[in-house]
Amino acid sequence: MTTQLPSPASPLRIGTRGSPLALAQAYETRTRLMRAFSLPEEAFEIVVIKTTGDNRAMIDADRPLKEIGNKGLFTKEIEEALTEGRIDIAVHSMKDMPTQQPAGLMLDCYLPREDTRDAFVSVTADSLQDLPQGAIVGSSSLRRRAQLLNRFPHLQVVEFRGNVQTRMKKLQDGVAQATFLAQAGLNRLGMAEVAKQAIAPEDMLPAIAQGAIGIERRTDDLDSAAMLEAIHDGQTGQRLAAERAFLAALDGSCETPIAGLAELDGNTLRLRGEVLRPDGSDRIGADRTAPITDGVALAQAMARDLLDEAGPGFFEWMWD
Ligand SMILES: NCc1[nH]cc(CCC(=O)O)c1CC(=O)O
Repeated sequence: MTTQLPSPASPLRIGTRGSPLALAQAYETRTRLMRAFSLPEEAFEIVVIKTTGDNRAMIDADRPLKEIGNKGLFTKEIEEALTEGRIDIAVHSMKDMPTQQPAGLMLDCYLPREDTRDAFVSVTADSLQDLPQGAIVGSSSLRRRAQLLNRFPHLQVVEFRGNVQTRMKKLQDGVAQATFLAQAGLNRLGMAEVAKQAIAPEDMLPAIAQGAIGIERRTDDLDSAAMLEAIHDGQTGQRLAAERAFLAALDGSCETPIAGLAELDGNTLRLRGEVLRPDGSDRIGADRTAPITDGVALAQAMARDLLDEAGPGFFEWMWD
């Protein structure tokens, strides 16, 4: 089979959200494809798609995102464009992707993963450990809020949203003494220096798939499949397969306090995972290793054991 390569006359249409981070991720994808196939920039077209999430988040700027919508809030319109053939591939933050794709679409291309850690951002403190008794920290992430309340109960957590600039302004104004962002996003935006500290996973286990970019395509589009295969990072794929199997087995989404991180060491995969109550009052976690080839089975077994340990009731809030 010969792959039909895109050209300036027939460019590959790359669908993305319009946020600065989403665009940076789309440009990175384009650059990798240009290098892999010696193609000019004009062989690609970046197609910005506005999602329900973007619209609602703008209108209801002060409402917690979890009240605005759930799974697929930021991906529905992009996946519709892909299904309808208005774009050829779609670039996503894997952290925001449901574990199942709509019929006819698939995700099997991951770029090399960025830093997986959460970043500590503050104008008054150098690290999470430095925050004084009663300090107010801002986060809109259910996971980060639950983890902070669980591990650092002397802190107070308030709702906090907006882009990096908005959040920095809020910190300057004293609304909170610290906030948290994915280090990967800061790095990709060239804003790594905004972080005072990259938080160790022992203190804040990251979200499933944090720091990973995935590229979605139509299952039957074999030209795109062949192109994406050339830029796929196998190790990121193995790590995400385990993390997403863990998430899928817990029936969770990015809206629930679930954290997980898979790391590779030679032929061994280490998976750490945890579930929390939203108020941080309870945490159930595990840390296990297995041969990489058993990563998905390990993740499924770990999720089952955590569910057993949690017992009925622990997850009721999930379906609120
Ligand atoms: N939920 C929003 C989101 N989705 C992906 C990232 C950052 C980039 C990444 O983790 O790949 C962010 C922002 C954040 O958590 O700071």
